Amino acid sequence: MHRALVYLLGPDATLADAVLAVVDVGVVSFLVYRLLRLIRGTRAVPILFGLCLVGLAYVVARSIGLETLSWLLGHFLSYSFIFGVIVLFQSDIRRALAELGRGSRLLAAFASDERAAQLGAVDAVVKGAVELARRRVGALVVLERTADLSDVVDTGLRLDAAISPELLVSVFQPPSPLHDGAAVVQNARLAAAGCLLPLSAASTPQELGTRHRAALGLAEEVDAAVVVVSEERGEISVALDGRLHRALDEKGLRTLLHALFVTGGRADASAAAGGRAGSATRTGREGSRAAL
Ligand SMILES: Nc1ncnc2c1ncn2[C@@H]1O[C@H](COP(=O)(O)OP(=O)(O)OP(=O)(O)O)[C@@H](O)[C@H]1O
Repeated sequence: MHRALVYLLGPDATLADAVLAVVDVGVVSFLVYRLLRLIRGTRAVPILFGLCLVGLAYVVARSIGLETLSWLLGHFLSYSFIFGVIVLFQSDIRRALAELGRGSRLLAAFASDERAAQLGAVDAVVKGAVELARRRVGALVVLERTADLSDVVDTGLRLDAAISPELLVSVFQPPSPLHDGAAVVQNARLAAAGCLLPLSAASTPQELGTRHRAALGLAEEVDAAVVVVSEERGEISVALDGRLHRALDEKGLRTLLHALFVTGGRADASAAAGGRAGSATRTGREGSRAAL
């Protein structure tokens, strides 16, 4: 043990140095772990992978003395960090700019267009879900928030259609070829249907099957809101931030989605969800996270 310490930290290493080194490595590992968890399943992963390859090429070019190439790659790396941040946080930046520009007429018009589009999408999802519940037709509708859902969209069939209650009902009504899987709403449009969601590994009430597990699975990983219509019970639920808000009526669903997508306040949304007749089911995984 002492030899290993000497080998790793040098001949003058004390026990305090060893403890410091362990804390150092522990903190860095924890930060890397949190970063990887944060970007898991997002567009940051391929971007990070691409940057690692460019970094590798830069190191090789430097070590064998390719001056021009290493200069080019070095500059590319420093600028791509800035572009990477812009790509990853584009929706937050857009929101912040729209917020900033409330005073300017041009941006205010843009913000009010976006608000009207979101209002229309929320109305379509609410009416569609209520009609599907009345018909006892099962459905899963994912509404994108800040985390990009292009990976989920890629697992289904791209539609990019104007969203309406009628379209949602016809997508989920069997024998439509798209009734299996989830529909995804991006930028107030129906981006795709027949999409595959990750299943939650958490313990859920026995009466909930794979449709609800799939909704929770996505809501545990990203900040999307997932509307679930149960085929068996005709019940409408929303999976959000790893919780399932169950048995929502039309008013409850509308208030929750309105708070998330139209007024845009997370606190409003929690209040809307918490104050409803429907109860929130905390999943096993979330329960243990909260206990930590
Ligand atoms: N990983 C998944 N991604 C997207 N959709 C899924 C996934 N797994 C299951 N589904 C959808 O859920 C349907 C199966 O629902 P199941 O009856 O098992 O769930 P449930 O939660 O009990 O819902 P219900 O109350 O409607 O019966 C599948 O036909 C499919 O449309």
